[in-house]
Amino acid sequence: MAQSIDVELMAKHGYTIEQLMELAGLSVAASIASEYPKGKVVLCIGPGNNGGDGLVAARHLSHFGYQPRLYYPVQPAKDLYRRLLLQCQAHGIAMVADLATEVKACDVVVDAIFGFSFKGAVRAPFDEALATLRAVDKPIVSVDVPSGWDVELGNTLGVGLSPDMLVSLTVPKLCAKLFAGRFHYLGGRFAPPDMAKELAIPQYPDSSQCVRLL
Ligand SMILES: NC(=O)C1=CN([C@@H]2O[C@H](COP(=O)(O)OP(=O)(O)OC[C@H]3O[C@@H](n4cnc5c(N)ncnc54)[C@H](OP(=O)(O)O)[C@@H]3O)[C@@H](O)[C@H]2O)[C@H](O)CC1
Ligand SMILES: [K+]
Repeated sequence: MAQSIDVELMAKHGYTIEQLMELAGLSVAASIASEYPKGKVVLCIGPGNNGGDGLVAARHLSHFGYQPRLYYPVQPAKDLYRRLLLQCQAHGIAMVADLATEVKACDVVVDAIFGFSFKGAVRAPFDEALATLRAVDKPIVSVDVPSGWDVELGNTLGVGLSPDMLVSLTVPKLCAKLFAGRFHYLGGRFAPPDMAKELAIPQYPDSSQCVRLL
């Protein structure tokens, strides 16, 4: 379902993954700016497109006056991610290695580790990262799907995160019904009118890149 929307946007409506990721990441940064004061943000970046959204969000957060830092333990050699990382570095966004120490000193944590393609038992080094984040007392903002959750069934493995904010992209995934945090936002404002109608996507206010659902 979630994957088929992306395929339709790209194959049928002419979008590129770069465009979707840019708008997705911008909407994550805009959602954060709607609820959390400017401060230190640690963004945990996974190896797929959910991580790509996080790299984009980091850059926009820096433009918005936040102090982002990246925990990015597995960096695939894909050109798109390499270029997004270069852009972050050009913005002076530091990389951090010790997640447990970093989260103690930050105000908000962004979970851009896994999205809708997560499956099976969590493999290293993300098993340890999720354990660290489960124990953290800072608000966590999850991008699209809380990491460790099945996209439809939720935290069935018991290793998933409990975010304070969830930013669903395009449409909330089925697991969003089980979200128990304070803020549920929708972002990724890219569906053309017919698709928006078919998917019952809520109206975004004016020029906003995000809309609060809960
Ligand atoms: N229109 C939209 O909604 C858009 C959404 N976007 C974002 O893209 C993600 C989905 O991205 P995708 O690349 O398909 O997958 P993920 O980022 O969720 O994860 C895949 C990577 O994670 C690894 N993986 C999977 N399961 C595990 C596990 N149990 N342990 C460790 N690692 C795991 C996987 O590795 P493989 O070796 O299995 O391939 C991948 O490396 C979506 O949720 C949105 O956030 C886009 O930005 C476009 C617009
Ligand atoms: K996530």
